[in-house]
Amino acid sequence: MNVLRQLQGFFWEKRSYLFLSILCLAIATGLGLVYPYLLQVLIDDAIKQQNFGIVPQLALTVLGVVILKASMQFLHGFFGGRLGNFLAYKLRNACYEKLQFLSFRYYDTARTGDLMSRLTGDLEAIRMFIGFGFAQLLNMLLMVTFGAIMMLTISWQLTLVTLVAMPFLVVAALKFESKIHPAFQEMRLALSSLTTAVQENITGVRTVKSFAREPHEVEKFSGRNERYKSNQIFASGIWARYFPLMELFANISVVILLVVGGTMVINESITLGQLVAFFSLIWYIIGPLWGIGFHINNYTQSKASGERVLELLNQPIDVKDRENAVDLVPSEVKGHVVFDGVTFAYGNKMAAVKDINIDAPPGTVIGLLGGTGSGKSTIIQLLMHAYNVNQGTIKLDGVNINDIKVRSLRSQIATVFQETFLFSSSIKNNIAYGMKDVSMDEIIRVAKLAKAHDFIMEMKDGYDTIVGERGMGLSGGQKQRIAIARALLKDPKILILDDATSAVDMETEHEIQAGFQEVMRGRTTFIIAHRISSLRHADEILVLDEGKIVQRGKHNDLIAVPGPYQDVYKIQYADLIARQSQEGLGKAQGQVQV
Ligand SMILES: Nc1ncnc2c1ncn2[C@@H]1O[C@H](COP(=O)(O)OP(=O)(O)OP(=O)(O)O)[C@@H](O)[C@H]1O
Repeated sequence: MNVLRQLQGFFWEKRSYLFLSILCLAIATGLGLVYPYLLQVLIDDAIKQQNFGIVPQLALTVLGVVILKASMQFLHGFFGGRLGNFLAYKLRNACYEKLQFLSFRYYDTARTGDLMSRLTGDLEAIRMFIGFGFAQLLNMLLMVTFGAIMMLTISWQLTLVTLVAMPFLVVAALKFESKIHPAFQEMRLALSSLTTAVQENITGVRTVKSFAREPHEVEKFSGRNERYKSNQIFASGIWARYFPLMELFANISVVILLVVGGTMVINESITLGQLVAFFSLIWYIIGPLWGIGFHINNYTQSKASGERVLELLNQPIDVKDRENAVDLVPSEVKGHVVFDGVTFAYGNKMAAVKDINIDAPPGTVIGLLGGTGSGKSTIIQLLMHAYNVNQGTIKLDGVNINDIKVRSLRSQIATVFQETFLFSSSIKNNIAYGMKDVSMDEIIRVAKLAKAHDFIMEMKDGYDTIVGERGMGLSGGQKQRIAIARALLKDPKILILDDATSAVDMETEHEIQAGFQEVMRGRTTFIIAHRISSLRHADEILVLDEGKIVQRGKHNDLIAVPGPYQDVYKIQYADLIARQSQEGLGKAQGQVQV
């Protein structure tokens, strides 16, 4: 019920729909009980008494009841539907909004498929339960109670006798539900693994084909398909066993009723009309009892769905604005970045970066070099305040970034990631992502700077070309150039190039960097690169190893001293060094210019 109470906040403003939906259903149920009574009147007062004059009146009453009942059922559906959809709409928006603000830490462990199913399947289950299931559960109780009361008013002896088989029916219905529920869950899991196989296969089609794994993929799918099929057969087996059983118990009640009730009619302790009314009432009760397991199950499933959705909504956000956090005034931001003794670990893993000290005055270029997992990206993530540091401080223009509003801080930073994400929209919109009122001239200017203009113009629709999901249809280098244009358009005070030119060829890298020289002017730039050629102009290069800065300095100084930088340099420039020494240029290795 706690779940319901928490969900209440999302539909309470439309609670009138809930009450009206329940009320209409209760009236429809109540009207249903009028039929048996009318039957009784027809038999006892009209047919037996040969009083056919009341038949038209009875027929009109039946017609009126039918119309009223249908209207009530329509209104129940109408209000329930409105309520459910309103709730689902609010929850969907709330979940999506939450997903936008959840911190990186959450996404480190979250699974896309799981989040998608919370926003779709779970939300649908909640919508159905709050919209209809809840009213129907209440209605079931009402039907059984009203029906039993009416039966008792006709004959308590007959009620007791015919209800003998009911507990068996209830037990069978509950048992059926307890069997079919896990079978359905198994089926859902099997279906989800089936769809995952399809999804992964389509997404990873290049990998599958390049490894010639098509037969393996077919086999994998067929195995999962087999599992789904067996689950379905198993579920239909349960269905086939329990439904006849439940019908048997229901019919036993009817048989008892006919024997005992028939005798009572012969003995004249009840009238024939009462027996017929009783007969239809029995079915009135059997229906809901039959579905008792379904309703209980529906409730537990929706409760579980509610818990999953609420768990997402109640997720704490570890990086959020402090109470007194300030907004940066863009025109006043200079871009002076200082890391002072920063140490950080992801969760309870070993520290990813240790005691990092950086002083990057406005407009300087800081290069980060280091092997895989040495902590380069972590430094950048911390600068963006994606995580809270464990020790030390990061300052922008002398203000601790923890005291700056996250959005305001990030609005001053533009990042070009190693992997570019493009939205399925036009190239123009992708470049202008996150920016308002950008002119076409501006977009073209930055595209030219990023050396993207020419290939964009070669496309059929130029800047209006729609790039597919994840930028399909563009090469890695082209995607990256669009990302560079996007970053340039933001006109940030801090520019981060996270291996930004890794996907372009040497020549293009050179061209882009020439463009960068201009755009980096006046901006504090952090460049993560594996190629020394990308870093040689940096004001300071930091060489990282296992989260620590092991060397720092300018390119020319670093190549002059033995150390990791010189090692990388020798590997990357082996050809040039060999050529130069062959040509007898006589320069010492450490002084070779690149
Ligand atoms: N989201 C994360 N959750 C947990 N651990 C992480 C996460 N991201 C990075 N790490 C760990 O932190 C350490 C530093 O990783 P980081 O990504 O900063 O390295 P990097 O130098 O950028 O590597 P690369 O050049 O391969 O991108 C590694 O040991 C890595 O396993």
